[in-house]
Amino acid sequence: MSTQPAIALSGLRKRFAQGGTVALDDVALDVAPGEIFGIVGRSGAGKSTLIRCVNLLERPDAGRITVLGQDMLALDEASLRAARRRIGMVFQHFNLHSRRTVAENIAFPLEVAGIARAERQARVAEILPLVGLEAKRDAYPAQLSGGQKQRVGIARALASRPEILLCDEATSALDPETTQEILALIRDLRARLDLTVLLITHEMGVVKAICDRVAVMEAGRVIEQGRVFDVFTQPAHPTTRRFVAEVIGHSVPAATLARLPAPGEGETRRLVQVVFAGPASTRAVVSEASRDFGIDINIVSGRVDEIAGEPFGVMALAAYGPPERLEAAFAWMLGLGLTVTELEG
Ligand SMILES: Nc1ncnc2c1ncn2[C@@H]1O[C@H](COP(=O)(O)OP(=O)(O)OP(=O)(O)O)[C@@H](O)[C@H]1O
Repeated sequence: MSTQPAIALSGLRKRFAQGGTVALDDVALDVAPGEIFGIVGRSGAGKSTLIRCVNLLERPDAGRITVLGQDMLALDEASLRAARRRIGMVFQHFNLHSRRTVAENIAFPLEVAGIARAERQARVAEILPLVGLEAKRDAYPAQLSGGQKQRVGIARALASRPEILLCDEATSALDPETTQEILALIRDLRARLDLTVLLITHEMGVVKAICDRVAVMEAGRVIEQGRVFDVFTQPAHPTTRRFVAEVIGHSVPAATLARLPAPGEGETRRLVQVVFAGPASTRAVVSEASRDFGIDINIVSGRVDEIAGEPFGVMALAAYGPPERLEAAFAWMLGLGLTVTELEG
């Protein structure tokens, strides 16, 4: 793998209108060749603006954008058109021409680029099987399911044989099952075509399913970034913790909480989520803590999950004992590299 990033962004700033919202506030990130990099954030965080800066659909007020070694902001019109052919883009609402067939939709960007008919047909024939749409070649968008429409959107993005694929909420209009199919397709295409993928999403589930690394955005800034496994098992920022909780979280149901024993005389009860990952994941943490700190631990719930084949455990624990012993036990767990998050109070 080359050490030069496929996409390198630095110091990106964008404000819409004088005195208006700051959509990007000093954003920097690098995407390595061949990786699937996710940008996650709530609505208005700046994700769309950021991804649209990569192919200059949006121009930043300041910063640097280097794509496949080219300084995008220094290109003249013709070079920019050529650079954009190396960057495919997939949209949330597919953006298909309703009066064009599947094959014609896929060929459309090639037509715009002035590529001859025979070559266009050859490319369409090459791409259709990659996205599993040979049988739908002559169908119109209205005859397709949402998942099939997005397959056309992906095929169209691949028509110019790009090295980079930008996905702008590509699965947000799809049901959960179709979302998984499309994500699997993107992962498969990345491997087959040696693509680098940058995607934006508001769903941490999408990140968990296919991304290698992730950046979390809030109010125009990247507040945290790293390997997906690390961000899921050791989220540092409160916003990231909330995102992660949507996927692996343990909000303990009120009825379960109500059934938990009340703390005894001189004791308190602390309800925490512990994420086990890395070297400490095989230690008998619950029994060690209970024995060495003289506290009682009630396992409220627990499960093992994995990201890209790396396992981790998530447990909700109700711990009972004198406050200072509980504090010491949690500090010991943190010291082992476990992530301990308070679930109530
Ligand atoms: N063309 C525009 N004109 C004015 N303001 C804009 C424009 N595009 C985006 N904004 C503003 O910039 C901020 C970031 O928007 P952006 O669309 O990048 O966020 P997002 O994270 O992609 O959210 P969403 O998922 O809702 O699109 C928001 O406050 C938005 O209102």
